Amino acid sequence: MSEKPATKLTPMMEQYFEVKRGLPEGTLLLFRLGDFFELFYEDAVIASRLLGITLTKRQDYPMAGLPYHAADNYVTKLLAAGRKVALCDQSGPVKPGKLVKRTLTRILTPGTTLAASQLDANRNHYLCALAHDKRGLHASWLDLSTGEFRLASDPRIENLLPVLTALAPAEIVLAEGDLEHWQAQVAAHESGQAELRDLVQFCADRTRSEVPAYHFETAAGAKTVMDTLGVLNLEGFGLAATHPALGAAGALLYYATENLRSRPENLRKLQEYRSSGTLLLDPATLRNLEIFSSSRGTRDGTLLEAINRTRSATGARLLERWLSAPTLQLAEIHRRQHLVGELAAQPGRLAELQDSLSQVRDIPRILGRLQNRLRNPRELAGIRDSLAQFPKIRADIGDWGGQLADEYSARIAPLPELLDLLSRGLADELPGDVADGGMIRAGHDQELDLLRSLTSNNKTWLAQLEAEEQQRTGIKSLKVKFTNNFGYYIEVTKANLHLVPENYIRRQTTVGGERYITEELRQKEKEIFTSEERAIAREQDLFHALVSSVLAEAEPLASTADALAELDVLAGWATLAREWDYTCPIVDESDQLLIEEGRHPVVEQRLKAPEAAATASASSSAAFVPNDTELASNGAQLALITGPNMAGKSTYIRQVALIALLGHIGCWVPARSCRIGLVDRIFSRVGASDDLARGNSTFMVEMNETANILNNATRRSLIILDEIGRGTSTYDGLSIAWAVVEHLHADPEAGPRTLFATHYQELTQLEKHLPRLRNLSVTVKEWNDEIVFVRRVQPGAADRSYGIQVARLAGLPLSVIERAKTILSRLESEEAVVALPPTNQPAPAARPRKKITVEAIDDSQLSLL
Ligand SMILES: Nc1ncnc2c1ncn2[C@@H]1O[C@H](COP(=O)(O)OP(=O)(O)OP(=O)(O)O)[C@@H](O)[C@H]1O
Repeated sequence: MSEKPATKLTPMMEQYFEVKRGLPEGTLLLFRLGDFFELFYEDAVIASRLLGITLTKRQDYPMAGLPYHAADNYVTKLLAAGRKVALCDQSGPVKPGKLVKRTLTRILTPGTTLAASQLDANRNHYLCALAHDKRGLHASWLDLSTGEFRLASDPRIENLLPVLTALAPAEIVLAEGDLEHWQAQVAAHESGQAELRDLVQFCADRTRSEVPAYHFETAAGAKTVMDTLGVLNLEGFGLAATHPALGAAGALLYYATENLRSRPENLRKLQEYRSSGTLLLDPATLRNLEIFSSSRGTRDGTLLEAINRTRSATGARLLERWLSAPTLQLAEIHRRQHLVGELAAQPGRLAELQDSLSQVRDIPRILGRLQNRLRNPRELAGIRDSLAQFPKIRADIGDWGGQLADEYSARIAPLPELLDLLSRGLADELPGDVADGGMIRAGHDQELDLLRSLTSNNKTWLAQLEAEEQQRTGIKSLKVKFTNNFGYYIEVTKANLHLVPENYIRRQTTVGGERYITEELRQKEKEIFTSEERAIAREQDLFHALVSSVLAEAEPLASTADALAELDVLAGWATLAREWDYTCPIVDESDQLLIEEGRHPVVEQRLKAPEAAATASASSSAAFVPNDTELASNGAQLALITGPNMAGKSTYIRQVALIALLGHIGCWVPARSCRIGLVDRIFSRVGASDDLARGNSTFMVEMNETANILNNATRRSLIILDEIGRGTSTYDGLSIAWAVVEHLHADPEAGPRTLFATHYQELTQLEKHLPRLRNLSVTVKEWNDEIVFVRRVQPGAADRSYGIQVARLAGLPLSVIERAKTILSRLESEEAVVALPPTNQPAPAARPRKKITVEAIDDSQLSLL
């Protein structure tokens, strides 16, 4: 791109191409020219299209510019469009006729940006490197804005991909050619291609960057990691120097360093993530259960939103992390549950604590920016204002007593000296840019105060000069003025030129008059400039000293921020528990899942929302109807749920999965009582989801997801299946659903806890033959050929499906409803023939409904007659 033209270039364009040559392909170069960032050649064409800015021509090549002060907004848009942007700034003084020195200051990519305006405060922002070899999938991920840095390796892609999907990285780093290689393997149907296909899909959806493969070597990676973290070995992090994901970690650091144009300075540790310690939620389940994103692609209507009562950005991000990797460590689950209980027990104090937490600013991200050379005076004030809250929060927690006081008092460092320094040093009103000056408080530094008083005294002197000169010359309209180009001067209008005294030296003629200077004025101007320049320089030194004092305490600040983020999440859950009457579940090693009066956390809140209550109709009453659940892998393992359309089957099975999930993050749950035996993985196959863009039909997606479940579920898993087999003909679908139920029940002792919602009434007969299968149905009341939804789940199979009644509620024309009833009664009788109305064209022959009965051959094998 941007081919260098054959004609001779100006020195500035030579400079441009010099920088451009060193950039990774596809990077848009923003080149500073005075008050603008300019783009040239193809970059200009792309930017004008993406940003809607005007495309102009300079000599014979395209050019587009954007104002320097608004650059942030434009860069945000380019990153959102998946582009990489290099900033080349002026780094030397501007002198007429001389080429200004320019330096590449940083390369911004979707995964390496740090500016607050380019980050969602409530979301983590990951850059992730991936490698795959015979030993499995290796990954490392990094949130540069907060310094969180992890690595993981797993022999099976499917064990690691779920958590990576939940992290939703903004950008992926791969070794050159890897993706094409994987794609070729998938296309060639090599062994393991099903897993690889998921990996390819995961990568294909995201902004990717490639680096030479040698950056992914383990030994080199280990060295890069140690150099960046400033450690001599990796033992302190519990990592062997041969950990297979160190290559990915090294490649990630190499890439980040390249883009920041210097080493990331805010990384302190590298933590290993192990999928064996986590409840895994595969990508289909994340989507189906609407954990982070609703079916409409919004945050509204998600589990995350429903349980988020955090008051700070750090808390919101921690909640997202906990939810993306629910833990299987009972001790940790119990710890969180207990703390929620302590917090919920004192509502008055809880509200106060949350108030204080809401005033704590985003310390990890502020530190990240300060450490990586993005220094904004207002952010330093963010540290000051946060520090002001620390002592109060610490005292409140101390008074609280219990485990809260034991654990958290010690984790909050009050840092009174730093607070005092920042309070004395920083002004109340702060500029957004260090270059603007004015950030240091008067009285903080004698020298600065003196320089400032010189400047302001001089300015008073100038005002006096104007008055004196007006009097001396008799020119009433005489003015002492200042412009950037010209400095200070005396302006006299044309009509008064004859009154100008001798000592005035003429400098410039303007339309309305003349501009003069005097020796005295020149002298004063020098004094003013010097004192102003010295004041700014002094102020910048003082500011950087304050930054250094903050960075010297980066460690205690960061660990306090971690503790406060936890408190924020837990306090939020305590509020949630009080608001919605949640209960503390017993989470243990049993194989049970017992829920008394469970509710769907999202639907329940939606039904109570004012707009829902206002539109509540007969079919959706405003109050959520709670329901019980009883599952155990060696007892009631498989619940088959039948019931009319719209009765609440899907809601019920999802609510069970969501309650189980909440139990594993330590949150209380919407139920009267609850016991959850640890779940290693939640699987789901819910509703129809088209994947047409990737060439998969609805049925294919459904079967892929079902295959994944049957191949990977263990006795510890929880499975929810909603109407599998619907995407094909009735008998094919029924047969598949049937075989799936049998498979899940095949182990004679125990199997994955399963909820299976279906319209195939025929399956309910299986209860007689599969000892761990239980029929449940969602009841409705029938009244005058109409149905009323009661939303109660009860033992036993549903007798019929009421599809036609529901169709009527949906507003199908009455003639169609009546006709459907006639056809149904014929189909349900033994008669095979459905009479067609005389005017109609011949229609396909309706097939009679086969009577299906079940006969047992042995325990689990059934035959269809
Ligand atoms: N326990 C409940 N209390 C109150 N309202 C509920 C309850 N369960 C479900 N609903 C409401 O009923 C509507 C239909 O529920 P759902 O989609 O679960 O039915 P379904 O039986 O799966 O229907 P279909 O078979 O047509 O897919 C939902 O929009 C939900 O708001």
